Amino acid sequence: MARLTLTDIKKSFGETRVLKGISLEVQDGEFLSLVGASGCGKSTLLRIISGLETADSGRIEIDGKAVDQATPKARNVALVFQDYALYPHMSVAQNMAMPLVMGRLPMRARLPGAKFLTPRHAETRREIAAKVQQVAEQLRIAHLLDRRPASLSGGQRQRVALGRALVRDPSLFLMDEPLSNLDAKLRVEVRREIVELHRNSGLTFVYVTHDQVEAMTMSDRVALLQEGHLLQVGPPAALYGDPASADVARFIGSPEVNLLPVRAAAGALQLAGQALPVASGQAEGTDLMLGIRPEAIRLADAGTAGGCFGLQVVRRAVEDLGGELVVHGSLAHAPDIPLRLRLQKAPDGSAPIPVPDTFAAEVPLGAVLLFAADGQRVAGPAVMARAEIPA
Ligand SMILES: Nc1ncnc2c1ncn2[C@@H]1O[C@H](COP(=O)(O)OP(=O)(O)OP(=O)(O)O)[C@@H](O)[C@H]1O
Repeated sequence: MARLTLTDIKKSFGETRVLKGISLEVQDGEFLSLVGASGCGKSTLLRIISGLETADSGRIEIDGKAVDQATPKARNVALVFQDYALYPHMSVAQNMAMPLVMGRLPMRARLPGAKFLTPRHAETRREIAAKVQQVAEQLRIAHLLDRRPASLSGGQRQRVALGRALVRDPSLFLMDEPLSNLDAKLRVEVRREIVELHRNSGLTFVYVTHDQVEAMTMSDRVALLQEGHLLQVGPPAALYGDPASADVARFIGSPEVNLLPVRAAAGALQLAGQALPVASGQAEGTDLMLGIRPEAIRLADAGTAGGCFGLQVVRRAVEDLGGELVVHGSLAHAPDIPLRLRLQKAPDGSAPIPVPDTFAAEVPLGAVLLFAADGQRVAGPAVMARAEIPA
């Protein structure tokens, strides 16, 4: 177990500034995901933590001790990549034993058939074999120990790679997109296994992914990176429900959040000429963005309910995802403003109601997010009582 502290980590490659001052604390035993679009610097940060890459400036501490100058081995961190990097000519057992064999046995005692071992080396080899067996059982791959990597499925290979990292009893487990080579179904399965592995091992995990669903479903906390900056760190539900900026709201959640251009005017919010009963507390004429999650918009076939405001929507396309519908539309009075809705089907599998070409929708006032024109969140827009809504 280990606590990891990063302070103002900066890194450039030539003219390209990749990390622009990252400060982050990962608690003992925590599962933290580093998430962000391709090229935002996730892998670079992970490599810096592991010691494979050096930061230009900043400080890395493990359990309060600076490790900036320590070798990857001395940091005792395990790094698992997406491409497994298994040795094809070795068995699963030999692959898993590799880090211990290299670290604890001299050259002459490493080969599987090595003769004339000293009693001490023979004992070390027995200990290594026992550790490999124990980890293989933990990962449910003990029956594969004699096989070569080529004869394994992608998921089994990934488990071998995890096992090879685990045998060293690392204090910190770093993973770089470990599931991206697996098909969608297997990814969900191995995702669960990694979460279980985290729970059972009690180790500190730092997990890199560009897949927000992975980050949201696996982590205690998510750290969202964008162009070398940390946008927000927090529990998945906080990033989703309480995003610090429009960029966070946009990245987390699928289908993407609706961001509608609005203006503070006449004491309310004007959406392309429609007055919405939301008091922003902003100066008259201020341009803002109204964030609405697709699932917060409901069909309003019997008039707009109390505590909601209404929108007229033109349907453009409907995606049937089995249990739910994703409706792509636009505002009836402003066709250039798109709107996405996510509608749950009834338990019997039928759609809630057929989605007509043009329909009335409603949004609970408590579900809206408000952002300034620069994307920063505007604290809690106040919802007006019906009587206060400007005509
Ligand atoms: N060794 C290197 N030399 C030069 N540029 C590099 C090097 N390593 C990374 N970069 C650049 O740094 C930027 C960040 O790369 P990094 O791999 O950290 O991003 P990432 O967020 O992990 O992306 P992905 O999800 O695609 O793996 C990219 O523009 C990349 O081209």
